[in-house]
Amino acid sequence: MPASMLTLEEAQTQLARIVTPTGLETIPVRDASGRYSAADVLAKRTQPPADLSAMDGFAVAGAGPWTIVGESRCGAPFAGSIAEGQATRISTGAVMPNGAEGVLIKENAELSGDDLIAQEPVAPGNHIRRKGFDFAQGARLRAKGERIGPAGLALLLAGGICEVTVHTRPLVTIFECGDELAEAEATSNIGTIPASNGAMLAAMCRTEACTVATPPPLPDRLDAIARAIDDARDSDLIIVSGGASVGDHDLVRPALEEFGASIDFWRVAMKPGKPLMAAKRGRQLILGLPGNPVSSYVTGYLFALPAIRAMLGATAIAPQCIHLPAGDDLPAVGARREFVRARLEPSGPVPLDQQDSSGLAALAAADCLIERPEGCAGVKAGTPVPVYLLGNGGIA
Ligand SMILES: Nc1nc2c(c(=O)[nH]1)N[C@H]1C(S)=C(S)[C@@H](COP(=O)(O)OP(=O)(O)OC[C@H]3O[C@@H](n4cnc5c(N)ncnc54)[C@H](O)[C@@H]3O)O[C@H]1N2
Ligand code: MOO
Repeated sequence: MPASMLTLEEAQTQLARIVTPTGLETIPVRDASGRYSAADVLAKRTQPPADLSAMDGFAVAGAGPWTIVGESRCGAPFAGSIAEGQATRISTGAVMPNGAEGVLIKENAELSGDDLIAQEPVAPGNHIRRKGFDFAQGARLRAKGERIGPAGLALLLAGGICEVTVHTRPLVTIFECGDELAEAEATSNIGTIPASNGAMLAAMCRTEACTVATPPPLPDRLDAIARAIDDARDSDLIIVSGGASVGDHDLVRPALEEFGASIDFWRVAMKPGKPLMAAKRGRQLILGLPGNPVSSYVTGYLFALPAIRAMLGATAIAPQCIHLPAGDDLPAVGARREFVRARLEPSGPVPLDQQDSSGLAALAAADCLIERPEGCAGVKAGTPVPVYLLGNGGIA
């Protein structure tokens, strides 16, 4: 490997080191899905706040038979206590009356006026949700840097929390460079191709809480690229797809230098994605992604999305890696870490036939990436291998 090429881990560590989180804002919890809590959030109340019934039926004291003396409904608990031989009607989620020891479900009850008998004995504690089993007042509902998803925001609301402090949405500007790139419809000219990386990366970025701008494609001209990057000076993250390699028309590196950015790293021992570049200007991060569509996707997944998460204050920024038995034999790997596009079959992830870094059909058919360490030997089907699931930006 050339001395200037970083390992994946070195590049990811370096990225985490150079990202600057965005500022803070306090927002309604109901709007916080996809954000990461900027501080530990503690419950203001206990859930459930009292022992509650888990079923519709009768709250009973003693072994029965019982006399019904009232009702406990959701929002209208029974006032007072019940003594042995007494019962109340009760609904799912209603407060257990003082003195009640269990719940007789409606289906097992025989009722004659206010006299109640059970078809089956009611064990003490039967169908009771105990006070505080979910969480107690003061319990940590979200840790600093933990994602708030739909269930997380429901948990916070249940804990009596209405507002939460989070990092502001980063502004992400995505450029795509190349004289061959045309906007919109397929072109008839053999020298041009429809620009697709910008929209693809924008859709990927939008799986995180950020605001995305996608200006039209840029030509392979140093002044145009440098000016465009400069115009995006308010962006927290600039992503430039294409022009990252060593060709005579690969101008992103000189344009970044002209723009006054300091190149932090360039080239990572990974396949696809080798010409990946990271630079900083002030608090602004610039990622130069290789133009081959699969290379743009894989580096977007492994670097741009983690960068956005880091800006949002996330603790875990890398996509989640799980181990699954390989669904097929996998060949040995050369000097660069490989990210193999694969489909999840019942036997495990199976590599797609086409692994060219420009092959969009195979990329769009893939639902996971198999990670193959640099220099590793081939493995047989059934051997556990690291896998990244591509759904939801790779975050559970
Ligand atoms: N002599 C060398 N040549 C190349 C090397 C190398 O090390 N030495 N690296 C190769 C690798 S690996 C990659 S990856 C590519 C990346 O090159 P660039 O980042 O400079 O990308 P471009 O040359 O601009 O484009 C590559 C390819 O992708 C198409 N493309 C670009 N942008 C878009 C877009 N927005 N939408 C759709 N398709 C796009 C472009 O037309 C090219 O076909 O360099 C290798 N070369
Ligand atoms: O890194 Mo390139 O992405 O191998 O095609």
